[in-house]
Amino acid sequence: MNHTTQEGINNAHLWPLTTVVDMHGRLMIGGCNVATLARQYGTPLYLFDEETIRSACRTWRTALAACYRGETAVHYASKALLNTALTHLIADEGLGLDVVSGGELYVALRAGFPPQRIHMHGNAKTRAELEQALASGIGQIIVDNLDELAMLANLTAYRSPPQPIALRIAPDIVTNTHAHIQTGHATSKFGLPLDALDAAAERLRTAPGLCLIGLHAHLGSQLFDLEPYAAEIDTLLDSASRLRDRHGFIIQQINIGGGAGVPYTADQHPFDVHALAMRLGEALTDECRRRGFPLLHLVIEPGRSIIARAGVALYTIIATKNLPHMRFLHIDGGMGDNIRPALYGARYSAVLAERANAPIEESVAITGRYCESGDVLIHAAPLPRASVGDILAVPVAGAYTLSMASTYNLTPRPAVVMVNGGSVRLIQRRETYEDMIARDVVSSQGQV
Ligand SMILES: Cc1ncc(COP(=O)(O)O)c(C=O)c1O
Ligand SMILES: N[C@@H](CCCC[NH3+])C(=O)O
Repeated sequence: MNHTTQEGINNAHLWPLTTVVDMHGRLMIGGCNVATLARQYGTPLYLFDEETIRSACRTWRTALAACYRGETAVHYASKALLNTALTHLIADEGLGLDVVSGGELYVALRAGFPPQRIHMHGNAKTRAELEQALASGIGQIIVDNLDELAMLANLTAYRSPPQPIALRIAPDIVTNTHAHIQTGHATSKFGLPLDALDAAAERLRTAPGLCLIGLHAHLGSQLFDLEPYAAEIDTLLDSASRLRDRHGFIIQQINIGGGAGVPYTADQHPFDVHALAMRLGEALTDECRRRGFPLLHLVIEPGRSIIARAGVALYTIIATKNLPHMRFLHIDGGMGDNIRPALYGARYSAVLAERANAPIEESVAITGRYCESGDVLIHAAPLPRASVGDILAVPVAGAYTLSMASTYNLTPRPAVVMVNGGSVRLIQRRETYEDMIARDVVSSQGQV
């Protein structure tokens, strides 16, 4: 295609890297006509652009390696989204994986992800999940609290070689984000309070099956400010010094969690991954020198910033409702596939997939199909005049949408496709009604 037959999309920073609009106004991603895919696979459909995912992985890896002279690793936080195809892609890009449940671990292992590159999180890991993690040869278990530490010490009493672990601390740092996704404050449910570190060290002294190699903290999600990360490194290094000086433990690795924000709407700016890497590299180098450590291994766990921009949600406009000063466009998805607006007041934007750059004619409410008045995907979306049957495309839909999806109202979850270089592949089929009753048990008494 030459330059006279396509143009860039408005607000390109919200869309996958390969997004263009063809001479007929049609949205094209990964060389594919988005509306055609929506009609072919049905809607709601989640479309992912492979190039955008790979590029985000590479940006993180190269930025970190360029800005810090010690060892670095990027672990994708799979709670943002995980499926088999994505696991393969993350493995191929050389990232590690952060899992937070037996389910995420299962999917990763079934997809062949190297267990050594997996870290397991969670504030309420069950005994079964810990046993699953230990049996799989997972690289690291990130211990969240003293009860988990005690259980793990018991489970590994005769283990050789010992299981590598890290301790997650609550660093007592407040961040500027939605209260539901703040995690670094002193009263967070996550992580050891700083004054519990000594008790953890005491417990570890009699845990021969465990080997403490790292310290972890995670401040929260959708963060844009870099300074809290520098404060976090200071607190982590302070804790590492305390473990060394009081208890003789030598920490080798500092894991600063995830949290890098992404823009969801035109008024928000892209996060500068390189600037964060520079700030982290500088802070960690200084703190290691100041406290007499060699350059410790630096790990970071981005989730949203790897996958959010690569994903676009596609819906069909099913019906409209017109009031004197208000117009609703009812779509065939909503809070079942994207709970974020209802849960966090998250804001999104949308375009019509076949009139992508057309002039704006009205402001409409994009309303979901679920039986909740709060099921409003976008309260005021500026759009060209839209009608029943039009395909609506919502960008920045890759993170914490499908991974938090439900079958509320017994509505099947969407299909997922991956596009790349003009071709498309189905990576997760649409859920069926049969899938939804697959777990139902009918006793002989109950049979009709
Ligand atoms: C421990 C941990 N690491 C990483 C992440 C990923 O965060 P984000 O998707 O904001 O990068 C989370 C989620 O907030 C988390 O809880
Ligand atoms: N689910 C949240 C992010 C939570 C991150 C996990 N600790 C969101 O959609 O923004």
